[in-house]
Amino acid sequence: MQTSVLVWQRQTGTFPISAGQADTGHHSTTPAFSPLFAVQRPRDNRLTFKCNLPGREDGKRRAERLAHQQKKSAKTEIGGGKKEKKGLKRKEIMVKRNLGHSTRSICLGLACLSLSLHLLLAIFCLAALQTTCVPPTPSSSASSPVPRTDTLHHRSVSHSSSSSAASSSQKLPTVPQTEERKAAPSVFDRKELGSFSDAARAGEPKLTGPSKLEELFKHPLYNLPRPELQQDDWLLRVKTEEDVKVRESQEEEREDSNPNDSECSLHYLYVPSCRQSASREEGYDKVAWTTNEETHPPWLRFHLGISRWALYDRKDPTLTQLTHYLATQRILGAVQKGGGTQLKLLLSFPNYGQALLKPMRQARDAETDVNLFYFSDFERHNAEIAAFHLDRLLGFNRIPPVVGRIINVTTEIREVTTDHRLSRTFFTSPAGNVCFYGQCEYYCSTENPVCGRPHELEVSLATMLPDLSLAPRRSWRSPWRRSYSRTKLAQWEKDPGYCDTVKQTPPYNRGTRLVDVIDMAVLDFLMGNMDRHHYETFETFGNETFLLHLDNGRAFARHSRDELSILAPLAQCCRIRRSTLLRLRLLALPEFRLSEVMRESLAQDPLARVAPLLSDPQLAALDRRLTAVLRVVQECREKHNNVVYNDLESSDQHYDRHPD
Ligand SMILES: Nc1ncnc2c1ncn2[C@@H]1O[C@H](COP(=O)(O)OP(=O)(O)OP(=O)(O)O)[C@@H](O)[C@H]1O
Ligand SMILES: [Mn+2]
Repeated sequence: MQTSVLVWQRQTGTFPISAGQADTGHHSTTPAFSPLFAVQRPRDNRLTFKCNLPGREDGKRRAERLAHQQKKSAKTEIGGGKKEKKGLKRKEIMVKRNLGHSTRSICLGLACLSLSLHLLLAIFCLAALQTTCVPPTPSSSASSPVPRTDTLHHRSVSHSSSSSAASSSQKLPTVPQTEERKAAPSVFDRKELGSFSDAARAGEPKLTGPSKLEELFKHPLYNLPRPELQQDDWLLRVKTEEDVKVRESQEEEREDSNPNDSECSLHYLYVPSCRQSASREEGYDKVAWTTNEETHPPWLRFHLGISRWALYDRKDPTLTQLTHYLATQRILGAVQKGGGTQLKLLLSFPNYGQALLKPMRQARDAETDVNLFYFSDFERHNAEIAAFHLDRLLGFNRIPPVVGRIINVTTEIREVTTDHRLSRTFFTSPAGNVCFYGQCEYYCSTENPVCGRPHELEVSLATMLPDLSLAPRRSWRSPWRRSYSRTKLAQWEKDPGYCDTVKQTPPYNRGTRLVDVIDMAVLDFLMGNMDRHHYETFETFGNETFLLHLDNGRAFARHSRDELSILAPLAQCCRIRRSTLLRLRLLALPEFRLSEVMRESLAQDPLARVAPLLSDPQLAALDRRLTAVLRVVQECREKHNNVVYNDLESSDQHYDRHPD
């Protein structure tokens, strides 16, 4: 057996070999490039490929062997009569001559054969190497319908390490950066003009012009001075060791049976002295945070940043870190979340963060059947994501951060869940996809499964608000709630003077509650959400606080129709916050344009790599609906005084000089 050896110098980073094959150390026995065997020499970093050619001899040797055999056979024939000796000698010379001739030609032929075989083999090896080892090109991975989660994860992690500190307040961090983007200057550094929309449409946010989003967020309307916050304007605060000691001694004085336990059961995640008990739970990280803010995980910093007036400050780097956290953290547990009508899961992360998961159930831009009631429609994961971005663009900051992620339903739900009601609904579909349906009121049945491809599933993950035991919330029935009946109309649909009644009814008769509901109606109209039956507030802030815009899963369901009835609170009350109106006007200007800043904002989500989170018709609907809102305001102003509620009195004088 003869072995020929082909050696290539391995050029780190450019030689097309995947890590698992090239970096396994020396003497890999896996015939990865069969019939070649890759052997890495540990010292000189050269990869050697040995081609094994069983049962072959080289031409020279074969010729020698043949000559030897013929010589031998000729010798055995000699030994007859003397007469024959002369003739035989002549024959021998001839044979020798012939042998010499044939040996030379055989040798030559075999040498040629061997050479061409080697050449063929070398060509074959190169071809095999190329097909086996060439990594997928960016375009091929981008066109894949569902990219691998681990790829996203890996890229996100590497991105965050370089960007977390320097992250821009406008940028959400979770965009897994492509190699091109990493090498290029920041999206927001580019000054040259050009069209952004085409690149974003392809899911790869390659910006060629200045960032409209950045410009928008630089505008004074997005940088209004925050009212000075008093201690009771914060939803939560970290209890210091001192606080806990004081509390404990008070409780001991009252001879409470177990003060430590009661304290820890309520506040265990926030109270440093209770950290030990919390970290006992299986699979969770040992809690290492202190009263020092820098030690807090992003979800805790988000909780501690919730104030009376907004869920977050757009410029706080925590927001960036939080969305990155949700998109990349290891999923430790998944259980069904109660409340509401459709399937949703509560995910847990190792450092006690939690997220609300809503799965993808239909194509992002699939229009809901016109004959289906809004309350029967599937919830949409992209609607939850897009609603968060839209709310932020309107300057409200009233939706908990939501991010898209691709999860593995087998390893990240089925294998980690302790919820038997959920786990027993898993099955493999005839197409070989892993599906589940859970238990809930709507669409939790075999006929409506949520399926991976075969394991991978797009989902939205919303940051969970602080536990209700820490921060109780009050749920308010919306005065403009739909009837949720197939036959009856709601009062507001029948009574033109409905708002007058509402205006006299607490809490709408004072403070900002009415304009808060109108803000919410504007948001809902823009995204076509007809399902705002309730809204919530944090109880501790009483009536003087912002409204939480939770549950936006039924938005963005129809782009070809504008549901003007959603604007009823604005049209009937003819009242709007001045800051909201001014921002809406700004977003209608060609310099910004709602659809374009929305496209840019959504391109920051990891799922934008798979496909745009909103389609062009959905984005175009935003601009169209924005014009409709401004038209309704204009009509109001033609008929009424006092349409604009001036919430900017204490702000920039510029706005006082230009009231509307
Ligand atoms: N980010 C969040 N953090 C904490 N609680 C939340 C969050 N989002 C929603 N919830 C709570 O979970 C409940 C159910 O959520 P959601 O309304 O999204 O479910 P749903 O199935 O869409 O409801 P419905 O069918 O009524 O529309 C909400 O009423 C709210 O109290
Ligand atoms: Mn809902």
